[in-house]
Amino acid sequence: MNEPWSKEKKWFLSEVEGLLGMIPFPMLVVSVEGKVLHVNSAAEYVWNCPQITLFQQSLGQLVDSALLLETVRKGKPVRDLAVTIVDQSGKRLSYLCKVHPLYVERVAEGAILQFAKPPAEQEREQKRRNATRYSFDDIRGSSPALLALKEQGRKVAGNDSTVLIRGESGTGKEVLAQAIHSSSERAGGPFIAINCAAIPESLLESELFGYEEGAFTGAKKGGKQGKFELANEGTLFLDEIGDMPPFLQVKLLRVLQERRVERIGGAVSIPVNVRVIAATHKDITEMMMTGQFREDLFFRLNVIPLYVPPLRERKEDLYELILHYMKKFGERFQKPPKRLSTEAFQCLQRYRWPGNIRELENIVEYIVSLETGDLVTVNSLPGSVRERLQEAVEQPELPQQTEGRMPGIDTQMPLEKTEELLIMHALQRFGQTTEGKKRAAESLGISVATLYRRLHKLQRQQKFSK
Ligand SMILES: Nc1ncnc2c1ncn2[C@@H]1O[C@H](COP(=O)(O)OP(=O)(O)OP(=O)(O)O)[C@@H](O)[C@H]1O
Repeated sequence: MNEPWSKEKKWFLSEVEGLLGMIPFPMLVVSVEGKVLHVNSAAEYVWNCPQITLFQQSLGQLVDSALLLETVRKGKPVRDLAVTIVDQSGKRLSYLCKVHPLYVERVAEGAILQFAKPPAEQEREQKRRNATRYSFDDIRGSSPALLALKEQGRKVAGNDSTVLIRGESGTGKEVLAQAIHSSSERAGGPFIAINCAAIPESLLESELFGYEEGAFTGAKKGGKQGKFELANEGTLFLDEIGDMPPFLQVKLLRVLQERRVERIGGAVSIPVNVRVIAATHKDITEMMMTGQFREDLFFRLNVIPLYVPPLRERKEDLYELILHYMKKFGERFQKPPKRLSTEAFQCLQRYRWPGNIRELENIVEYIVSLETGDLVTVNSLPGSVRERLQEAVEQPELPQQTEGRMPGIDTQMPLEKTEELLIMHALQRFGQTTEGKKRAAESLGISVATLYRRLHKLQRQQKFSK
């Protein structure tokens, strides 16, 4: 029968576990047979599974290295043994292992194993995480609008003011933010981006401001740095700022004013030297007027406003961008260069590009990967583009219809009446569902919030029923 554990042994064990937990490197304690006896929490992240699962596995299952097993069995101390870690999903990762043998009465009984990433890998990962990929030279296009924007961007890069970039999705707002960072005095520092719309509200706070150990259930041992701290001496890019929930807007404003952050559950405020560049595709002025975005925060962010126009308003850039992406994907897929037929180019020029440059990039990738000939014709274009062109021919865009040709509108009519008719026409065309109203607002060139305000006004005047 097993002896009950003495108090000393229990104390000793909890001390070992405590010490292991404080070490940021992944650690395993194994027996000479390769049985896993202890695991620290850093190991969970590397093997991508909970400690309890790691206990049930043998060293041979976790690390693909016969030499490591042999070293443990012989009780040999080793530094920097190159091994391959196999994580829960079967992914193989290169690590260096330090083996510290454990002897009891001169007999090797097991070993402590400490794993670390090879230095070059660590450096590469750090660079990958923080590096910018774009400079102003990578921003393609020579339309007057884009050239003016690049000129403004270059000037802005020279000072340290907060920038607010507006523009539709896929127009290149992040590319511009990266270019500003790369040309600024902070270029040697990190560029940290966070998309406020992509992270659940509950996590966004800790992602931005970090947390201290024990701040909430599930908080990592040792706490975590937030993006503000990570961007210290560099630039923090707050993408989709219009999606930031109101309670975080208050907190963000405070950090921007005081230039200090307080981690969740923390008692000290940490000074941060960060330039903030924010971006949004939403009509943030409208959001401010309708109370969805704090006015004080808006003015704090909007020190230097920049606007990236949609691709349909700078079609002069189209040809250069197509050539750029044809070259890029041609090289990637190792395909010979292709030519673009005049008709295909005219089609692409007529297209409205709702997804902007991101969509253009995807379409060129599609063409280059699927077209086997060396000439890109209209038939090489994706069905979605051809269908939308067809739609555009059948249902010309509203602005073209408004020039005296739309039923019920004459050019002598008062502005208010014209507006009312345009709104009703758009709603008849797109329907009164939420999606219909969204498309109606888009076709009228106004935001959804403006459309709703106009509708409320018409309802008050009883000119329009819900
Ligand atoms: N002028 C440009 N020249 C070359 N590539 C560009 C240019 N502008 C944008 N791109 C490319 O288009 C894609 C979308 O750009 P980016 O992510 O900067 O857009 P965004 O406006 O920030 O989009 P979102 O609002 O959806 O975050 C990227 O792959 C980027 O490389």
